[in-house]
Amino acid sequence: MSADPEAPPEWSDELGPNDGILVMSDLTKNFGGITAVDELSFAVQEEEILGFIGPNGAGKSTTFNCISGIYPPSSGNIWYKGENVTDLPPYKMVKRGMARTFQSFRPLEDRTVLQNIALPLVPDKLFSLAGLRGDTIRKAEGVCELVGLDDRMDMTPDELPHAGMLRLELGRALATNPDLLLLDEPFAGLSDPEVDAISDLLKQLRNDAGVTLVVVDHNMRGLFPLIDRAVVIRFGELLAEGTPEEIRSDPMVKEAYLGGGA
Ligand SMILES: Nc1ncnc2c1ncn2[C@@H]1O[C@H](COP(=O)(O)OP(=O)(O)OP(=O)(O)O)[C@@H](O)[C@H]1O
Repeated sequence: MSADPEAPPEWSDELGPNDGILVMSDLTKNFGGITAVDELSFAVQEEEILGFIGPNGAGKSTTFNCISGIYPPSSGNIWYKGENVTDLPPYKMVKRGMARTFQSFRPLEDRTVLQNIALPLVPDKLFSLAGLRGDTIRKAEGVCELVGLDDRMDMTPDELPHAGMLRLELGRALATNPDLLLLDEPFAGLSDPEVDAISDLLKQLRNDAGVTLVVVDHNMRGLFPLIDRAVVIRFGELLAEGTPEEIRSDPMVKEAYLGGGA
């Protein structure tokens, strides 16, 4: 039977490929019997700084792992710059201009700060650092300067304080020249002044270089002044989205996540 031509069109709130630079639609990730991400849909707009928040175990890192190609989603779609990237592996996401940082830093301990930052600039075939060329070194020095490590380029990672390690992690991600950066708990373990300094750096990345940022963090004091908007999840599902002011005053968020203390 054909559809009634008089019937009003069915309203759909489904997100599509061009609703943002990064779009998720009904993203689901199961681990055995655990549903870590549950039909999650949201979009990230170009050059926005989006906070992606939720209590421990809400599914934030798993979402990042699906977006960056580390885990294949169980179902749903991910679009980046209008292209369906749902099942692409991490190196292909990096080639398309997406980078991420991890909660636990993973630098090469026997290499200097400069060499660690230069690594992503070197073609795979030339993985040995013996042959770093002038141009590569100049680019790596530029990234060191950008992340505030230009006075520590010859140190090894173990000589850096925690905030310096975070800057190195950021530098390694930025060396791939991303248009979008996923940051997993950048403020963890930082003092308030260090949080402010990293926030200034992140704002500079967006304002001067046009990098889109998605930031997961539990430090609301640091996060709320940084972000334009937040997406809140709980049990892998979307709980709320809005400006920091809207999120602060959302009764569901207060009760479910912020414990009324936001
Ligand atoms: N590789 C895995 N295998 C099995 N279960 C996993 C795996 N990774 C995550 N989970 C489970 O999925 C759920 C979501 O975890 P996830 O780490 O994504 O949450 P999160 O919001 O990032 O938490 P946190 O704020 O503590 O980092 C949890 O129940 C977790 O135990």
